[in-house]
Amino acid sequence: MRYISTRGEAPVLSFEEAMLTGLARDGGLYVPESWPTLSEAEIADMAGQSYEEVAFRVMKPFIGDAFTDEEFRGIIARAYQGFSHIARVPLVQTGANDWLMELHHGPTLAFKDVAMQLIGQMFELALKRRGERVTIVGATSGDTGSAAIEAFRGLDAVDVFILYPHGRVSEVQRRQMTTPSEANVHALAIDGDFDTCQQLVKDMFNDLTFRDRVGLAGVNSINWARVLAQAVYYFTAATALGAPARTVDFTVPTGNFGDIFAGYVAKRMGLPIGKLIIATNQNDILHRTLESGAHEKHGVTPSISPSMDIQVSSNFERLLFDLYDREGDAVAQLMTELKENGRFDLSQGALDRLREEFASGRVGEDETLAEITTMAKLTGHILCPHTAIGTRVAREHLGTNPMVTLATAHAAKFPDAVEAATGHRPALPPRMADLYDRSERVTRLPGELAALERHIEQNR
Ligand SMILES: Cc1ncc(COP(=O)(O)O)c(C=O)c1O
Ligand SMILES: N[C@@H](CCOP(=O)(O)O)C(=O)O
Repeated sequence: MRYISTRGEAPVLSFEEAMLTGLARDGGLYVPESWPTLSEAEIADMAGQSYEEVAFRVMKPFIGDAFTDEEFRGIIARAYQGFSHIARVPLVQTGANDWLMELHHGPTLAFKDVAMQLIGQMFELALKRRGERVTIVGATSGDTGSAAIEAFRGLDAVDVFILYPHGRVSEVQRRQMTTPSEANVHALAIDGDFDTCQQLVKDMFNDLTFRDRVGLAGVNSINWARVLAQAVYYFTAATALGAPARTVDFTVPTGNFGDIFAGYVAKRMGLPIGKLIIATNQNDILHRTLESGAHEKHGVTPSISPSMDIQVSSNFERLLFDLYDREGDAVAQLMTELKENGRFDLSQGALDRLREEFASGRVGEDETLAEITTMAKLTGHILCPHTAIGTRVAREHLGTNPMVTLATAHAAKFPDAVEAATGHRPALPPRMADLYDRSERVTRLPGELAALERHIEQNR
């Protein structure tokens, strides 16, 4: 399998190269040259298999000869051994035909661990074999950062710098990033919002001299391997609910469009997914795009679901590539319009295709709190605010297919919102019960590229 850029100008790469490269050198995102498909029989045979086995079967067609089968099985086994649930991503029933897929049983209590734990293992093996060192720089609205730090802390071949928006992540998220004491971990509090942090990361990748000098690598969902690892759980959930004989719908709390794009990948591979439903908070660029066809940035408004406080949804570019018949020029043109004018309009053909595959909903702050309260009363499940946005939107789209909502984080990461909704403060799991007592280490920086590059060069 070879990987091409959504903007059509960057070198074509192998899986390992695309993984270690992150952003393409033309500013685009890497995608597979074509979508591999699995037969109905292959999908049916996944029911009842372990998460690790399904992960191997789903990802194998994408990784080529990057790892031997034995190496790849070892990577997968090590990635998920630290998850606190034997099913890794268990399904729990919350209604007659609706389900939650709990993605928060990894070490940092959010769905990011599912991919990041795997990528940590893949980077370690690939870098060891190549005898290389890299500088990972990531942007986070709270969860990617802690998952990346957890996956890469203490590794000799990696320095990891995480940019988070100062004052805009929850205290638990911040402490997960600022309390690890390993010398290769660098938490950076940036003056700005998540979009500022993500733009800085992209600007660093587009500064080719800096990029090559520090050996820049990225573990945001700009990295194809992240999206691929997240496609796996759509297969485990759908086959548990009767796929391929039954079609299953998914509702996904969405910000950077990575998690839901992973569902789109699963569908392209042959998994019978009906609708993929985008659930957004008040930062609703994707919902507005589906409604009107205009993709238009507004400023980011802080919310009680801070991880989704995003207006530039990076992975939407990967979908645009397919919506525009994989023409890199067309995607590059739209991205230039977005950068220069803060908006672009989808063609009617692209909008029709978007609406064939996706639906959407937006949930405001009060409704989010009310949904946490309702779900606690009706089902006994205490949801994080992001997941509550998902269940609320899912309810509006219930049909005859089973509906799975992705539970993207543990309620204890967002205790203030959960306490406001339920009157109870959710406790952290015992293994991180002392999080509030650990000392923090963080550097505050302005949202300026030059200052950031200087800091990284001096501290890696
Ligand atoms: C808890 C949580 N839910 C949902 C999302 C949205 O996921 P995505 O950015 O892949 O759309 C994020 C991060 O983006 C998150 O951290
Ligand atoms: N919500 C994310 C934002 C970054 O998303 P990513 O999937 O592109 O890494 C976060 O928690 O940081």
